[in-house]
Amino acid sequence: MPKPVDETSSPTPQRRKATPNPPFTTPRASGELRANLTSIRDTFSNRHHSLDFAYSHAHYLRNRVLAVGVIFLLLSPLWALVDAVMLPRELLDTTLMGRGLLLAGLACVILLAKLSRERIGRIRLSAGLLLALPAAFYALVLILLPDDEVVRLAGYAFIPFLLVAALSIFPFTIVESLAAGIAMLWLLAFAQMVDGSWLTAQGLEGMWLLASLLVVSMAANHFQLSLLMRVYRQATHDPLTGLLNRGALSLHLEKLQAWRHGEYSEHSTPECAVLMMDIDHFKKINDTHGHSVGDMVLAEFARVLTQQTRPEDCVARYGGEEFVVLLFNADRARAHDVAERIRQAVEQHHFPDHNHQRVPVTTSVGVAGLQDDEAPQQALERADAALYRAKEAGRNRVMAAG
Ligand SMILES: Nc1nc2c(ncn2[C@@H]2O[C@H](COP(=O)(O)OP(=O)(O)OP(=O)(O)O)[C@@H](O)[C@H]2O)c(=O)[nH]1
Repeated sequence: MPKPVDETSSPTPQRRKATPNPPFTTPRASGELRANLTSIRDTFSNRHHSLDFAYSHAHYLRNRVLAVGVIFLLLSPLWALVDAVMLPRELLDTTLMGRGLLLAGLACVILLAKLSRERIGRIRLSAGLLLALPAAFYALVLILLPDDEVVRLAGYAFIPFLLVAALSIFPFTIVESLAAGIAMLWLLAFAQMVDGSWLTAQGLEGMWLLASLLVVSMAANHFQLSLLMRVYRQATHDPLTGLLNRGALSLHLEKLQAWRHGEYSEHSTPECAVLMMDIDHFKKINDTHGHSVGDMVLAEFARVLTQQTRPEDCVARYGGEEFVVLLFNADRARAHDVAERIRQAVEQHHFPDHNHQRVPVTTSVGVAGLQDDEAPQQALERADAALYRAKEAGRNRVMAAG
């Protein structure tokens, strides 16, 4: 059934601008994570990632940045001891100056990551800087030291290799790793030009080694990100219907609460509403047609809900045959219209049994508009009470919460 394109389901661009969507919703239209979780498309770039997954991904990335940042911060002064043994006084001063800048930069990166809990862009920036700073330090030392003294540096030539290997620690997309790897190849080429090994057999061997390491790191990124997506999906989605599960819904309600308190942006938040719905006499469907047909009805019901709501709305299986829809940019009247549209769509939908015969299905819906001083969880409870009244009143109807 095609998705209706009325005012409620398809807000105009102007309205989108005036009333921004919550920054944590899961756009379903992309089909992300729905098809093949381990596909290259999902790990190649983050274009197809839902915003919801992007937050989980950024959280994971931030933890890695903090851990690796601290390791770099501790290792760098230790390395100064090697310099002290290997380098004459005047060269040591040059590297110590660069190392001081590196330490200050690393401390800033750690601070940036620490202060960027829900800021995806800033977390990505801190990850990029974490790799760029040691590379810049190496380039700076190469520029500052006289060419004939460069050979006296111990351990510095490993920096591009170390950084490319470090790419595999982070859940980067393949594109991100490739960009960082190409930058490291440039750095190695520059170092080889300075030390005179550029286009020699030894230089080409180094390039080949770095390129091979980059391919291994990108493969590690792919598997790491695939695993992360799989775990994310298992933890947040209901396997039967593909909708968000109850735990993920609770998280969305918490984020909605934080969003309304201005935690994500300074924009005033638009009106939101909660729909709670339950398939009528579902036990009878199970008893008459069998549990497997009951499962098919649940999956098909989820499909109807998805079709009748916008990608940015949050649709969840609350448990058993109960479902919840969080509507954004919807006041009470509009939420009531959406609920009525869902009720009618369910009533008219062809739910097939194993013989393709129609299983009659209806639903009761409770609607609650989120009030200014109300926690989303309270609105959910009011929607539940309204649903109960809809059942009492004879089912297959929409009831608004008081
Ligand atoms: N097939 C299937 N059945 C389920 C699933 N989860 C819960 N159920 C069944 O859903 C039925 C819910 O029954 P009730 O709570 O009595 O509700 P109802 O029959 O829909 O009656 P009303 O809600 O009052 O209209 C129970 O028989 C559960 O076993 C599931 O994942 N698959």
